[in-house]
Amino acid sequence: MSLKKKIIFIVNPISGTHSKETIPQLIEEKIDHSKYDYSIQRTQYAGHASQIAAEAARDGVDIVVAVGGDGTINEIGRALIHTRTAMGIIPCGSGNGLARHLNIPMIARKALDVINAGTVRTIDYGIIDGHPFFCTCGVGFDAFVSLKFSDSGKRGLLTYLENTLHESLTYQPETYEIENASGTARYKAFLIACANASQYGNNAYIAPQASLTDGMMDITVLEPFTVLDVPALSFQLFNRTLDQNSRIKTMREKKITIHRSQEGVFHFDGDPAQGGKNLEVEIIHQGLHVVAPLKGHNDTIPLNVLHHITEFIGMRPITSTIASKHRQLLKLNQHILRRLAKRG
Ligand SMILES: Nc1ncnc2c1ncn2[C@@H]1O[C@H](COP(=O)(O)OP(=O)(O)OP(=O)(O)O)[C@@H](O)[C@H]1O
Repeated sequence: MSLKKKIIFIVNPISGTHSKETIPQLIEEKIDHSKYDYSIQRTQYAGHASQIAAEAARDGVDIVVAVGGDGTINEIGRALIHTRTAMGIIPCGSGNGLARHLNIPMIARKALDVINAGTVRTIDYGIIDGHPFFCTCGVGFDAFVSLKFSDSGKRGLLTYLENTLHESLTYQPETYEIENASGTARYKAFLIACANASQYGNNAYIAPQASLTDGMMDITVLEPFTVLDVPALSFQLFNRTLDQNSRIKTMREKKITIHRSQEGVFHFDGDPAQGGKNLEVEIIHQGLHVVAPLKGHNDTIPLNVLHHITEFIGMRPITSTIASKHRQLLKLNQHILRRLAKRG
């Protein structure tokens, strides 16, 4: 009997913006053949990754690797929760929130080194209205955006950011009640994000203090804001300091119910779904094994904000003095605000 571990790579060919054509060759070159017997499958349709992963878990496969973004991870992760099969990640999505939190390198070759090292950690996951999530879920503006852009195809990240900011200036906040074990609090909110991982992806830290292993979800309520708040909010979103903004309320809970005045959309890991007026959200402690470096993102020193933003909009980090970085950030904010004003 072979002592090698069985590993299946599930490639989502439509995730992210880069071709996945070279992935099989890279795996053949890089994988530790003395440790793993591997196979590769490409998904044919949405939902296929979940089916392949569920079958792999039933067959006792050791590791199923998601070659895609957070949507692919969600499909695979939900099939592997509470099984002995671990999930690996080669980040190939547009946002890659979970991989970034887990400190998995964004370069496929380096992500394969992590798989070869084979360190397994156990993380929490969440459930909103029966849908498992691994990064974030929520209601309000981010759910609205996930619905609006769900079938808009691939577009440049700057255009996406610009469209999102533009929509944000006309979006009407709703009133929600958040119920926990000790009572109910009412908020007028632009969005409510329930976070297992700290970021949406692209290093946009919606819940900077969130941990994947504490058995709790970090809830971020963004209250109504004006155009003048946008520069500070966007700076703090990328600088992992959003929780310091006066428009933000945070709490940490194991289970909540969100009550809203009407049924509508919510999102789980960026995918939209329709739900009722009352949405139960809860965190399940230690439900998924993942192959990842021992230190996650919340154990590391924050990168500077410009690094995050330049990565988000697809430019190379600007290496210059701190003063000039701040000037550039100010310029970026002014540029976005000017373009938004023109469109408004
Ligand atoms: N062969 C396929 N054809 C069409 N859709 C697919 C196929 N395989 C997977 N999908 C769907 O593609 C969606 C997008 O994939 P994924 O989220 O991994 O990429 P992304 O959106 O680029 O990345 P991120 O979520 O990190 O921003 C997933 O929700 C998945 O259900």
